Amino acid sequence: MTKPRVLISDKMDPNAARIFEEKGCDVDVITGETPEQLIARIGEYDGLAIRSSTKVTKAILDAATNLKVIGRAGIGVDNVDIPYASGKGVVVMNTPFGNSITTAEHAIALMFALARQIPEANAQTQAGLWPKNGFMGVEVTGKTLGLIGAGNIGSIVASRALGLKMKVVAYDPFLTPERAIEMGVEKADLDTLLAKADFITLHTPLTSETKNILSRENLGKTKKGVRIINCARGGLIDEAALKDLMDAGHIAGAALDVFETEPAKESPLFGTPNFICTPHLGASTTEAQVNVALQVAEQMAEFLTTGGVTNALNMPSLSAEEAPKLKPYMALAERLGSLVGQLAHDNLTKIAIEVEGAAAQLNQKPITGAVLAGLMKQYSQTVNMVNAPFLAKERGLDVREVRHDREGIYHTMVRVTVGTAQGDRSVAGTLFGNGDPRLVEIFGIGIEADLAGDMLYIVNTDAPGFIGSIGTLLGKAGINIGTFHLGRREAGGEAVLLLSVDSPVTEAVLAEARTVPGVRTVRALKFS
Ligand SMILES: NC(=O)C1=CN([C@@H]2O[C@H](COP(=O)(O)OP(=O)(O)OC[C@H]3O[C@@H](n4cnc5c(N)ncnc54)[C@H](O)[C@@H]3O)[C@@H](O)[C@H]2O)C=CC1
Ligand SMILES: O=C(O)CCC(=O)C(=O)O
Repeated sequence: MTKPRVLISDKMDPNAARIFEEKGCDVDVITGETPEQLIARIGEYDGLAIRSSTKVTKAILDAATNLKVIGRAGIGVDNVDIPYASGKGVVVMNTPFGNSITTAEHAIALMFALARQIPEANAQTQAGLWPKNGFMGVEVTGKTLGLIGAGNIGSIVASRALGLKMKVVAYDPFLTPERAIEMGVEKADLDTLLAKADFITLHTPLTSETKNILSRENLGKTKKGVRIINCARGGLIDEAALKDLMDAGHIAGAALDVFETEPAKESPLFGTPNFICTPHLGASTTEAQVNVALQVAEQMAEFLTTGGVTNALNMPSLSAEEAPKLKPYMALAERLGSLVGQLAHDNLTKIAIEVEGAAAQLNQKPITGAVLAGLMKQYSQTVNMVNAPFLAKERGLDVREVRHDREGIYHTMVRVTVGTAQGDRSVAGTLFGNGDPRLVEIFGIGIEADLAGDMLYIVNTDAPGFIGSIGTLLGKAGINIGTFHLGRREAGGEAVLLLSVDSPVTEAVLAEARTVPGVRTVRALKFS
């Protein structure tokens, strides 16, 4: 049997190559190539091991005719086009915990560097200036740290900050009150955090919801003299606004490990007093790099040589026997979870996953895992079926599995009900004979729809002419409708419109749709 071939295309601890070889793979380490060079080479490989420099684009995936697995030695996978990789049947794995402590420590290091202006004091001292009176720092003891994102890294930062006798205020829509108490932090909304924090540190993935979370407007809501740290992803902060507010003296300091454009070889922020930065070094310690290199190589080699799947972001972990039966259910479950996650995600306290008919004869755990992964994908890049139940538990989400013996109107059905501040909200779906997943009910309204790609969700008051108005509005915006699904509680009552569209619905179109008479709710949805 020919050995699987793996390419390591980013600088990685040598342990990775050693493990690949020990586990029966041929490995090449070729770093620093241009995209064109990688495109020319990638067709030879079964596996691609990367960190953050290699951008796995559609063009690279198109050229990767043998590729079976991409392994990210690290957490963030925003440099991989996961939907496209999934479409090509390429498994994408990461190492969700290997560099968390190291990155949290970098955030704390930057916080101290800001509080005591260490980089500038060091530079001036070594320049022979002995600037004893030029620097007046601040203590962190007793200060409030605003934590945006309280996942793996955020919670480690919180524990370190509490050890430094700081108060920690956390904003994370997925943080339950119970988990906040367990972490010893105060759960707050974003505005409260912005108003209270002396230091703000970001630990979210970059998603459509977190992009620009520290926008010009939000930066303007911060306390005068705030110091800001970003060791998560560029794009979370409006860099131009940060510069303006630092120049205006409102923001006392900022430390960025990550930039909107990387490598950041120039930036208006460079040279700004009390601005410090590092070149995406959050994960750069010997310990973290050994951890992630060993883990990624173990996982990828196992997949390539035995088919075992660990920490995949786009594929469930399954035994060979269960896989074919459960596969269509996973797709259905993931989409139902994603739907409730997109429509009813704030302050979720509980979730129930019910199966009936043919679904009740199967192992329910993978179905539950897929629902939770779909739900939490709105908040975390690293969630997958394997770690979703664990993360849900850690965050205090009460997960209930119910198996009904009764026969319902569908031969098989999965129902997902979440507890929200507005009460319980439930969606349900079935499988067609060919295994295609279908939504059959949304928040108590019967509807039949395929959940795929870009969609538009509208709740309205049922009235003649409404559908025409929405069709015209989308047509004017050049958005082509793929499929059209309708449901209503009763004639003239609450109705739901679910459209699949050939291009994403822009904010401007959503805003215009909200002005159409009879509209109650409008949301753009996205499914993988
Ligand atoms: N600078 C570096 O070298 C490194 C950066 N990172 C980055 O750090 C980030 C966090 O990583 P982890 O803690 O492991 O991820 P995680 O998935 O454990 O935690 C992310 C947290 O963000 C929260 N979140 C999602 N949307 C939010 C929103 N709109 N507002 C507030 N919170 C929101 C989630 O609920 C979750 O608790 C990722 O972007 C990762 O790529 C990770 C390692 C190294
Ligand atoms: O590999 C690196 O140095 C970057 C790590 C990172 O950003 C991540 O794991 O998300």
